[in-house]
Order: sequence, then C-alpha cells, then structure tokens
Amino acid sequence: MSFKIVVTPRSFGAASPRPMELLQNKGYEIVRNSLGRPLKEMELIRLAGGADALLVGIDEVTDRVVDSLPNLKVISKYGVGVDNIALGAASRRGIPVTNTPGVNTGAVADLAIGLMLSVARQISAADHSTKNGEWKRFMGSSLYGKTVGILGTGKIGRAVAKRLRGFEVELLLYDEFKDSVFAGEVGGRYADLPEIYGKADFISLHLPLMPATGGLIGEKELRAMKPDAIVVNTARGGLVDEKALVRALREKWIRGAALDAFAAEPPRDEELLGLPNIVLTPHIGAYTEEAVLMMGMQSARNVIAVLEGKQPENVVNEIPKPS
Ligand SMILES: NC(=O)c1ccc[n+]([C@@H]2O[C@H](COP(=O)([O-])OP(=O)(O)OC[C@H]3O[C@@H](n4cnc5c(N)ncnc54)[C@H](O)[C@@H]3O)[C@@H](O)[C@H]2O)c1
Ligand SMILES: O=C(O)CC[C@@H](O)C(=O)O
Repeated sequence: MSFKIVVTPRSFGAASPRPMELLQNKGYEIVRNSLGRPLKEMELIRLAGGADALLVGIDEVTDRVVDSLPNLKVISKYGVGVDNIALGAASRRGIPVTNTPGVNTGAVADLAIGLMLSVARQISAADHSTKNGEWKRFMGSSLYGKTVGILGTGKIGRAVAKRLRGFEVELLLYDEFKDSVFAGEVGGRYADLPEIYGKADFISLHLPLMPATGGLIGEKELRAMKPDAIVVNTARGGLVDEKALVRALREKWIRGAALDAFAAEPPRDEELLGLPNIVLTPHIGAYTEEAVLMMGMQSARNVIAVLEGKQPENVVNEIPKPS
C-alpha cells in the first residue's frame, strides 16, 4: 500500500537530495508545495486531501487541517517551533507530532550573533550606502564588554551564550528552569525580567511561542529598557508586539532591533519595513546547508518511523494510551 506524504517546506532537500531519497525509496506518493512559501490553512487543506503524513515547516496546521485528513498518521515538523501546529487536535486523534530539535541550534545562534553585530555596527546600512557610491562612515556601538540578556536558555539560548563568551560580555539569563551549572560554565547568572530590561544593552529572544510567552515584549517592557538597548528576535514574531516595537524605534526608546521572525510572514507593515534602526531577515535562522540537511533527514525519518509502525524521535504532543 502506498502512502501519500505532503511535503511543504521549500528548502526540504535543497541542500542535498538525501532527505527526498529517503522518502522516495519507500515508494510513497510525494506531493510538494509549489507555492514556494508556507501554506495558509485552506491551501494546505486543498493540497493535503487524503494525506497519510504531513511534513511541514511554518505552515498553518490548524484544527481544521487535522480534521480534514481522516487518513493522517503523523505530522512531522521540519524544525523546532510547533506553535503553528494544532497539537490538541492531533492528540485527540492519537496522531504524533514530531520535530527536529538540536539540529538547527548552531545555525540560529550564529544568526543571532550576526544580527547583534549588524544592528550595533549598522553593517547592513553601511553596505547599502557604500554600494550606492557613498562613503558614509557609520558610527556604531560595541558588543564586546556589554551586558547581554538571553531570554530562554534552552538549546539555542545556550549556544548564543557560549558564543558570547568570546565577547567578554556580562550575561544575564532568564528561563523558567534555572541551570546553575550552565550559568557557571558561561560565566553568567539568572536574573528576573525587570532586572534584564533595566540593565541589558542587548536582549536576545530564544523562547517558544505559547500562551505564557505571547506578547512578552510590549510597550511596558520596551519603555523599561535602556535607550541603548538592542532587541534581537530569532525565535517567533508573536513574542514581540510589533506595533509597540515600531513606536519604540521611531521615538528612540531603544537603539535598535533585529527580527528574523514576524507576527505575520512576510511582514507588510510599511512603517516597520522603513525604519532605519532595524535589521530584518526572512526567517532564515535555520537556513544553512548543514542545518537544512539535518532537518530534512530527521523529519523524513520521523515520517517513515510512524508509517512503519515504529516509535519516531521527538514526539512533542501527548498521545493517549489505548485503553
Ligand atoms: N528563526 C528560526 O528559524 C528558528 C529556528 C529554530 C527555532 N526557532 C525558535 O526558537 C525557539 C527556541 O528553540 P530551542 O531549540 O532553543 O528550544 P528549547 O526548547 O531548547 O528552549 C526553549 C527554552 O525556553 C524555556 N521556556 C519555555 N517556556 C518558558 C516560559 N514561559 N518562561 C520561561 N522560559 C520558558 C524552556 O525552559 C527552554 O529552556 C523555538 O521554540 C522556535 O520558536 C526559530
Ligand atoms: O520551517 C521553517 O521554515 C523554519 C523553522 C524554524 O523556525 C524552527 O522552528 O525550527
């Protein structure tokens, strides 16, 4: 019996044919997303009719999508964040949702450091201006020796902290689980959010998007930050109130920001797009050849495991035990 697998991420298999070969060698019917971007709910419902497996990126995998697929046996997330997937609907049907933690950690951490430097030294604006024939010598601020707040000390937050040791920064850490051994290793300490907002020159977000973290950085928090603060968000757009951020940047409550993730992608807010003191990237945190290959392999293996009746790796939802 052939299974229908719907594969939506454009970059799946882009770095190497190996992830696609894993699926093809099983004789599955593979349906790709031809739009070249994550799918909205109705687009996914139309593409996925009759699917046995969804291998998805940041597409809208809503309750309606899950409910529209009576044969669905697994939702395999190509990546870490599962905030775009209706976990409850999947659990009710006994459908495992899997993800690929760890394999894109380094890629996102590298980008977070790159964005801190890019905003602080205005690298993006300086490049643009030099290529336009100007010779405007932009004045920046230093990352070296500054105070950095890391919100979320899971895999990516830790990788950022380790990279920052070379910059000899003071590290202020925040997480619901405090790991004093890790804090000691990186020479940092856990602090509460008001202290971090009041002291940090850079604030880097590495929390998952969930009810407890949605809108975490709003007007009150931005006003509590130092006028020199730079906010970097490589996690999820929903962590930051974008309207408040636009005001904060326009009215100079803070120095600058960088966003790799947005509340709605791609972002359309003209004011946000036009601000001089923000660097924007199109959700490329995980997009290195190395990470994309490993995300592809792991997400394909998780599909195969479930369809062959085996236990997949990294199931993120509760599956009720059969009574
Ligand atoms: N830009 C990208 O392309 C990209 C790529 C990968 C991951 N991400 C995002 O980065 C996030 C972090 O990834 P990770 O691999 O480090 O995940 P992780 O699960 O290893 O780390 C998340 C950390 O957040 C903490 N946390 C969760 N809820 C909290 C709360 N309410 N208060 C305080 N701490 C809380 C957890 O204890 C954990 O330490 C992902 O959820 C995803 O949204 C973005
Ligand atoms: O699916 C993507 O394109 C990015 C996934 C990334 O944000 C993640 O959560 O790992």
